[in-house]
Amino acid sequence: MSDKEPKIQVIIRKRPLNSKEISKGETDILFKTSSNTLVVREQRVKVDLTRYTEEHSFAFDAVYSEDVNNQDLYISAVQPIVSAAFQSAKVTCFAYGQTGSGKTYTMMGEGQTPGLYLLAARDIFEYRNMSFPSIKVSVSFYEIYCNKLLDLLNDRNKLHVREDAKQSVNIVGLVHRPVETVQSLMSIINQGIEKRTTGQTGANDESSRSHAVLEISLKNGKKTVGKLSFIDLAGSERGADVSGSDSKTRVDGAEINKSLLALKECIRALDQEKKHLPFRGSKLTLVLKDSFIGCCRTVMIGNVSPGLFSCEHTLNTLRYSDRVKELKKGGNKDTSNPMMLPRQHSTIVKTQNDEPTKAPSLLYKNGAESKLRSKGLLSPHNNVLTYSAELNMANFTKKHEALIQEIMEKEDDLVKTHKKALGEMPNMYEFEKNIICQVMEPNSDILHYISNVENVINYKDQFNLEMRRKIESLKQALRDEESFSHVINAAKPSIDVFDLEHDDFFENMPIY
Ligand SMILES: Nc1ncnc2c1ncn2[C@@H]1O[C@H](COP(=O)(O)OP(=O)(O)OP(=O)(O)O)[C@@H](O)[C@H]1O
Repeated sequence: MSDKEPKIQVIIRKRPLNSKEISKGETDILFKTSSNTLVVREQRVKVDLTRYTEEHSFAFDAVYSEDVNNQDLYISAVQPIVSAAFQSAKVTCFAYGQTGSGKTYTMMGEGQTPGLYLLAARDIFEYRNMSFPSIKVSVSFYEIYCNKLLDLLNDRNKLHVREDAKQSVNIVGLVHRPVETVQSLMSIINQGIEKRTTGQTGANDESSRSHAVLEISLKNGKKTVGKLSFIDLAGSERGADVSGSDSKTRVDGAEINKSLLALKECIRALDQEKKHLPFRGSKLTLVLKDSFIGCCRTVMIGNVSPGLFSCEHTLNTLRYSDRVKELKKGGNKDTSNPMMLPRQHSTIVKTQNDEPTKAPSLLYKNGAESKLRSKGLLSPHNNVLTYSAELNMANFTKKHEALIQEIMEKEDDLVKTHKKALGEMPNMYEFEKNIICQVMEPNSDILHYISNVENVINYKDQFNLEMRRKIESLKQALRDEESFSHVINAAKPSIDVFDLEHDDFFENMPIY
């Protein structure tokens, strides 16, 4: 394995239009223009209702169109790095993208179509049997759901992450199953997949809200000689979902957003060979720390849906992947939230009859432009939100993220306290039973009994008080989060076509 080989490869995979999309009359808006470029034709409408097409062109290491099957994608993008795992590399393959864009299809396959798990498994055992017979293969499979680690090979048992004195990250209690054949590996993976958390979204009923991490370790004796990780990430649009009606969905969404941001930062840092990796930014990157240091090979697959209705999410996936990739060319202004402040790549604007026209930087409805301008929130030179408005929004989003972190910590703490009390209950029960038995004895000491009962009551009062305080504090944090999310929801459609239905948005927004 040469040092000249790129550590990171960012590739894009477009899936075909499905029958549901075809029956709805959806058109394909993605065009592969060369082996590594993809053009998105976004349909837009101006204030005067003229329709025009905006073309966004992106370049990656490779672009795979809808006619490329899993096998071909595997051979060209993943197989080269699978062999590196036998030369001590940490090999990682991510599938990123919107719900329903083909992440699971790529990783797991479907029906008779094998996915990357199976294709890699075949090669792993072939290499092992041919050239490295002493190497033992083992597998672990877990998911990160709502910031919790759950073991998919052990009934979704909750796992804990610890960093030891040598700063190695360990997942305490994670089951590692030794495997000897491709079939046994696949049967274990299938068991894990059945346990995986799925949820409901508008886009795909089976959509996943969790990151699934499959790790295949290669060991010689006790020494790990190589590791392959396949990560089927949660639907990326869930990270931008701050509009869910319940706070659990929002907290969940914010956590996904945080982990995807941290992942992008870690891959960038890895690519730039930075000494400090921001892997503590999320649980996902923390558990993958090992995969970001030393000898690593990473493939990021950005999965995209071709349909018109998926345009916004497709652009977000391409922009995210582009940020990971573009930094390889050196230097980039980062924005704090890839979901909310998208950066244009290369744009050509065409009218419907393909006549080039001037691109409006932003479109505003119902006199919103003058309202914004009068508030000093719109640049006097063009229709771009002023720096202070963007900065305020970015600060606000940061506060929201901190609040969500606080909610998760409070939730954990409350459950921990409750569990501790439950653990003490059997002793308490025995104690109370004893003092009742004693007081029923002839000539019992009633004062002694009273004192014991008082101790029990005091203990329970203290516990109830502590629980009540924790519950109140968590409820307050949830209420605060609700208010934050209202303000963010009001701002959500604002970055592109600014509909100032919520024109009191910036007025209500706290200044930090
Ligand atoms: N390359 C492809 N060729 C043919 N069909 C595909 C392809 N990619 C995806 N599909 C189909 O699209 C649908 C959605 O794909 P998939 O379940 O893999 O999406 P996903 O991104 O994993 O979504 P989720 O986040 O919900 O897990 C599936 O029915 C799958 O069969």
